Amino acid sequence: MFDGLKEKLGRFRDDVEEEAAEAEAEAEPEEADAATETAETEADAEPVAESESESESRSTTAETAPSRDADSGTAADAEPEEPDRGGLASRARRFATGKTLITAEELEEPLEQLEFALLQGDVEMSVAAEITERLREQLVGQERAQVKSGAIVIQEAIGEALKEVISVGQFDFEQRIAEAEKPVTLVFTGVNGVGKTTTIAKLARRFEDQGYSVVMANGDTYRAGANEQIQEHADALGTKLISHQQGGDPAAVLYDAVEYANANDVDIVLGDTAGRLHTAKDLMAQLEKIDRVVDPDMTLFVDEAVAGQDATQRAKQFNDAAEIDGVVLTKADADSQGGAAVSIAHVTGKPILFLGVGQAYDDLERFDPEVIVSRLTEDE
Ligand SMILES: Nc1nc2c(ncn2[C@@H]2O[C@H](COP(=O)(O)OP(=O)(O)OP(=O)(O)O)[C@@H](O)[C@H]2O)c(=O)[nH]1
Repeated sequence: MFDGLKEKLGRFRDDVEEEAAEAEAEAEPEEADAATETAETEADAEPVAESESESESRSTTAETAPSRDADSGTAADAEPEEPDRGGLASRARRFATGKTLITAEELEEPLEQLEFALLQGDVEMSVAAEITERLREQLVGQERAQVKSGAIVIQEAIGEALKEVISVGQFDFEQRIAEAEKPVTLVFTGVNGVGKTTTIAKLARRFEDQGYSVVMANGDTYRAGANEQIQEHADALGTKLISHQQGGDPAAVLYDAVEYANANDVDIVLGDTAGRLHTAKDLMAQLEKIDRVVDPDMTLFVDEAVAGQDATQRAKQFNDAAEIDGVVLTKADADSQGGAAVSIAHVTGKPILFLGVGQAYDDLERFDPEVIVSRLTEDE
């Protein structure tokens, strides 16, 4: 999941490290030159003294050490390594202990490349800009704790920047369900074919595992075969389903489901709706009617992570048309880029609550920004 995104963030970290090390190398030539000069002076000064002593020693060691170069540059050849090695080592040490400050100039190219890579990975433009801006703010010229290596500082900055954008609007879903008056009614919206029905079935399983009782309602009265499809899930899960004939009123189906829940002490109503509505006006009219008739506790928008930029735009359109409370992103298991996962909350102001991570009923994960960020930034 999101491997492509992880790789891009890792590449940014490496680029910044490299830039910082290069800049450090350029900043140090005086130190290195001074050391080289000293070494050269020593080397220049030595030949005379050495040639005497060497000629002496050569007379005794020539046979045993024939490879030792008799030329007066011997000492100088050996010496120049010293200042260079010292320069590199101290550079490495300074960066590794976090003493190196990264300048805006050094960050510019890695940031540009990261922004481009994020856009290519379907991260929405304003979100890519927000991430790079946050990284710039956090990394440029910051005083760093000296115990932290440069790499860790960059990794933490990436984590912070990501967390800021993906945590927008997060709330404690479980607590809200627990505290809400029963039955709790959740309505699901979104275009067809993205896994809405499967998601409702997965949530039914999850709630039942948590000890709640559930009734499902098929408000997708528009699509032929929708009843049969959701019925299959209801049968597999052993969950009650309320449905009407095709062409019926979705609000009436949901009303019946809430009535059923009230009469049978059922805790949670999960209502599907038809997503294939041609205009925002239709969508709003449908959801407004549902609002009036059953007053749902939450309306959740479902889309597929693999749709990337399209999923982000649809989430925005649905939220503009009829306010949503949160998002479920399906097929995250098949999504390498993570563009929608990173962008949706920031663009809509509504949190991603769950990720669909496979086709089985248990393949539903709570969207936890902390967990997502550590997956994306930490080395395996
Ligand atoms: N890999 C993967 N497949 C999923 C996930 N969620 C749903 N699917 C699959 O996506 C396909 C479509 O899902 P459905 O729930 O049938 O969606 P739909 O009925 O076409 O459309 P909706 O009207 O949105 O319900 C099915 O084959 C599901 O198994 C997921 O999280 N990961």
